[in-house]
Amino acid sequence: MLNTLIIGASGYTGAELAKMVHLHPHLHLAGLYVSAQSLDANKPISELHGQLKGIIDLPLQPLVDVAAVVESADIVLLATAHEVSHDLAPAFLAAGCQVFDLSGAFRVQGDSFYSDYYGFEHQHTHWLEQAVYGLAEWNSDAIKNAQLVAVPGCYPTASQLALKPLLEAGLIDKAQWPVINAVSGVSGAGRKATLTNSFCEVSLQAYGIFNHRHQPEIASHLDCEVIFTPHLGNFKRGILATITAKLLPGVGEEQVAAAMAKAYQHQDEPNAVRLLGGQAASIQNVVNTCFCDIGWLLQDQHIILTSAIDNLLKGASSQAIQCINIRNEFPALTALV
Ligand SMILES: NC(=O)C1=CN([C@@H]2O[C@H](COP(=O)(O)OP(=O)(O)OC[C@H]3O[C@@H](n4cnc5c(N)ncnc54)[C@H](OP(=O)(O)O)[C@@H]3O)[C@@H](O)[C@H]2O)C=CC1
Ligand SMILES: CC(=O)N[C@@H](CCC(=O)OP(=O)(O)O)C(=O)O
Repeated sequence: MLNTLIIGASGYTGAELAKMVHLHPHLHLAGLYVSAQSLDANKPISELHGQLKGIIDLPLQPLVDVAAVVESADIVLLATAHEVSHDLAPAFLAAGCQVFDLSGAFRVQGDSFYSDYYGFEHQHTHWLEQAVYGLAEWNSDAIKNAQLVAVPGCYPTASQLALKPLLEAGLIDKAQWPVINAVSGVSGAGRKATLTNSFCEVSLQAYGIFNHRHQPEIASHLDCEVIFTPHLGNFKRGILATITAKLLPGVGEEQVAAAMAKAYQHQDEPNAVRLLGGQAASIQNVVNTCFCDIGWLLQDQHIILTSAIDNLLKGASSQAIQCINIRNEFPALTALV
């Protein structure tokens, strides 16, 4: 059994991770941590997340002494804000732990990316360069050898899983930038209370227009510019991305279907993408699952793709567990289905 710690365990993604680690046949849930000053320190996790009562009643321990905590860990899951992950990851990495970071702190290379989009100068260039991007269906060879996996953001997961097969097959006219409109449930913003997330304030509204940090994350990993507009929806969880792109002349339904099948239909190696063909993806069918559902329709040279995930699962926690499975040569969907 691999001793597994969850840092940021009281948050939404942390609680999902706790459930999956608890169910995992090869992982031992060795500790749940919150910040040293946390108001929730020493409470059982099940006091905050009632569905865990009687299943996981471990306490949320304050993370006071990282050096002492490191001793007991083979695997560390960082379900913490970007700056916190940025500061904590190196200590766990230096001690030889495998680190799976759900934040954006190690996802994108580039000189000014972190100061432009995250508001801090990256201090750990060595680890940023070593980090492997954990888009599980596409990076498994690199994940198998990684010590630090940067799990992709929720919108980037839904967007890239739909577009990447077509780009890799050379079917998209990149001169017309694909347009991604995506709606997220409010849990995408985390558990802490803010006015914009409060029940009476949430409507259906675009935000981050032309400046959301997921645009460069998507564009850099796809190697294709995109227009990306996120929206906040008045529901708890799930993301639906509706993506419009232009196909190259002569590309038709058959090539699109073949590219999707080549990317995701492997009998020998199960993955978390389900292809719907001409059916539109919906949030209802993926919430509380580890799956990304992808549908598509063509009209002349235009294609509209729909891609749905649970932001807390395939958009964060289950993708992290998928990466742990790949890294440690367990079947990829262990503890997820
Ligand atoms: N929510 C989502 O859909 C997605 C989230 N992510 C990313 O995953 C990460 C976690 O997100 P989410 O679960 O939503 O966040 P939450 O705000 O729900 O949880 C954050 C957790 O971090 C803890 N924490 C804060 N500061 C520290 C610290 N210094 N040391 C240890 N623990 C700390 C908090 O507890 P306390 O403050 O009490 O210490 C809490 O447990 C973020 O980086 C987010 O961007 C990625 C994809 C999707
Ligand atoms: C609804 C909502 O607020 N969503 C978050 C994205 C959540 C996510 O993917 O997180 P990362 O910050 O780890 O990339 C946002 O737009 O900032």
